[in-house]
Amino acid sequence: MLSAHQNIFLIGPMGAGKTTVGRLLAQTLAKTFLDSDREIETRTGASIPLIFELEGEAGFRAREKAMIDELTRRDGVVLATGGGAILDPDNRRALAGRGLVVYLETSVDEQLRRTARDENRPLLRTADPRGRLEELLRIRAPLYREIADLTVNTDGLLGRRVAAMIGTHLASL
Ligand SMILES: Nc1ncnc2c1ncn2[C@@H]1O[C@H](COP(=O)(O)OP(=O)(O)OP(=O)(O)O)[C@@H](O)[C@H]1O
Ligand SMILES: O=C(O)C1=C[C@@H](O)[C@@H](O)[C@H](O)C1
Ligand SMILES: [Mg+2]
Repeated sequence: MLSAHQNIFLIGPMGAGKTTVGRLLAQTLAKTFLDSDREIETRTGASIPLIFELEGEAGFRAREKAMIDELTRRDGVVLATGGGAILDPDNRRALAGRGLVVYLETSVDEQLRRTARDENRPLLRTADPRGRLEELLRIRAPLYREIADLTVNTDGLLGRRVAAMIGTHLASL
């Protein structure tokens, strides 16, 4: 049985549905929903693309690291992380040690479909988004797998269905 204090951390690539599924799952479990990307934007008053422009990816990663450390210390939350949060070993330790980690696995085809109309992801502002997503996944998939307690393939599934599948799994613990 899942305790009220248990944290759920969603990891996975851009377009995996961490934000979408996280919000639904938090409702189902009556937990607080947090999103590290959104929290960074709210506190800085700047969009992620603007942060990348002004401070580079390194600047964004430093902000993300401080945010992951802070948010994973909370209690009873569903936290949607940024797609690259798992790159940092301290972030991986914080996520693995302070909650149950759910990896939303998604094919590059599906990621492309889901992110096509969205300009908010600086790493996809390239002539070859497919190549970029493939390269990111090659580097990151082992890191997602390394800390995942549960992996859900989201291809062809509505966010609602993914949230329900995770809820069912958690109820069986
Ligand atoms: N299971 C799903 N089926 C269909 N569309 C989805 C699904 N999950 C998310 N989407 C859509 O895909 C887009 C991206 O989803 P979302 O923002 O939740 O991804 P994310 O994992 O949080 O990405 P990021 O790492 O960039 O924050 C949204 O427009 C959302 O409505
Ligand atoms: O995959 C990534 O590295 C990113 C994913 C988004 O969630 C944001 O954190 C940002 O656009 C970088
Ligand atoms: Mg998100």
